[in-house]
Amino acid sequence: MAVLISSRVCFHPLSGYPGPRLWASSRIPYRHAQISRFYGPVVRLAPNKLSFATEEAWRDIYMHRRGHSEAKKDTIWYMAPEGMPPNIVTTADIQIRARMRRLLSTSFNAQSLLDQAPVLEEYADKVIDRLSEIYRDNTSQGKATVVNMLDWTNFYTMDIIGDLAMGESFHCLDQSSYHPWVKTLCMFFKGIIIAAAVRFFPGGWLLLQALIPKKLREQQKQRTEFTNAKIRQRVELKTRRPDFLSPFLREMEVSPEKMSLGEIQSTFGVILVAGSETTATTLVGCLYRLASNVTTQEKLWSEVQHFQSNQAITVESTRNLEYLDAVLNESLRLCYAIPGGLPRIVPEKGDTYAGHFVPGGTSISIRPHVLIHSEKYFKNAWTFAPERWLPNEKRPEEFANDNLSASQPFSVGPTGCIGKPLALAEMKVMLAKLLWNFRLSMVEDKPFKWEDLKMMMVVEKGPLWLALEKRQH
Ligand code: HEM
Repeated sequence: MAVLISSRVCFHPLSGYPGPRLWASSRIPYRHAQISRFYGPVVRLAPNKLSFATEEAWRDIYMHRRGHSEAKKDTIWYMAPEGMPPNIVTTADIQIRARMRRLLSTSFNAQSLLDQAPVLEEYADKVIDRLSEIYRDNTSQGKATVVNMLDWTNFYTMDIIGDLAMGESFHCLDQSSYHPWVKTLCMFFKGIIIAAAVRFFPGGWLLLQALIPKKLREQQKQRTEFTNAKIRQRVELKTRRPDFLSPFLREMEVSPEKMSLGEIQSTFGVILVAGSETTATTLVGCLYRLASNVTTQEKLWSEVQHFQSNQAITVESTRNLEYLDAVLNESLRLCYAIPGGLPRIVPEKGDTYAGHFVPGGTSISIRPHVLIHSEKYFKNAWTFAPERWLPNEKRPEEFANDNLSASQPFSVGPTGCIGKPLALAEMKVMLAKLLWNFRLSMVEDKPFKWEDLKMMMVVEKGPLWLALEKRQH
């Protein structure tokens, strides 16, 4: 054991990189919020793992670079659900990913977004209708309206993704309650993290099988079975409006050797999560910031108050609202939806990243949490300041030197988020309608602090109780 530890610390090809010795020698789980203050922007987090907190690392690690091979996804972390083939997110095979992205890309082009706009508006209106009903009921009883906005953002994003991806919503908004599939989402991520972590230890997988509570395994299995059954149902329904699945089903019909039902089920299992959890996190983060910053909220209100009616607030009419864009960008920066880093494996011969040579086989990633809180890139980095995102001529002097491209919540390059335009449209229309209809404030005896939330791969969100007050027009 002593030999193994000293060889990892002193003689390993990464031994020249700074980082805590304990981490360099072992796989002991760690928290890394403060480490860059001591070790600088490139830190050795584990025997075979480096983490970067520099803006140029986004390009070097995740984008195409002429004359360089791609650093592929680290398959320890990117794992398809048990018994399922790889999917668009988990595959490390560039050809498979390209094929899946091609099929998905038709659902995210400008024309598709135009077609999807009425769906987004319909669900945003449903949120407003439900909240207005609660407001009316409560005020008629002389009570204040306090609602858990975590629920409403989850309902909104889940219903939309169900509808757009597979032609049927989860009906969370109709029933004002969670669908069982949505309830187990948090367990799903915990399962991925535990499963990845134990793979670093010999015999870990067997141990995991023995240790995971039966109930959790049952829930994971039921999730997969539910998604698979939904897709089988959808395959049988031939005539319906196009959804994300349509191009995949056509491909399966025309070239079954290129696309199997298993691949489709695995891919859509992950799309339902990728397309909802992240958007809900950002919305919760944004609502929390708005409710805690009265001045920002009132500035945003003055931008949306010119709309003549709730119906006039559409995907198109909210596309170019400068201050709304700034609020959203700042929320995306401070409330990162995937804070855990996106690990990649350095190609066999090694390569240079942000000016540092890294040997082949090393797992590398960006540490967004450190990057977005770095004063090198953002003045008063911990402060919620949408003004830093305004166009140059309107940006306050103090933020003139901010390097905004250090914040890449959708990642970049060939594995970057394909759903970004949809996510932005979905969030903007919902936020504008909400602000047009209600004034939001925090509730004293139901505190919420973003910094207190647990963050592993994703953010484990707690209830966000806000007081709503109807705005007068
Ligand atoms: C605020 C909302 C969102 C954020 C912050 C976000 C962020 C990200 C990030 C960081 C990645 C890269 C993951 C990685 O490299 O492992 C990603 C990938 C992906 N996202 Fe999003 N996302 C959002 C919304 C959406 C939506 C609405 C969809 C719609 C279906 C979507 C679909 C996907 C897919 C399919 C991928 C995998 C792309 C690939 O690996 O080729 N995302 N997203």
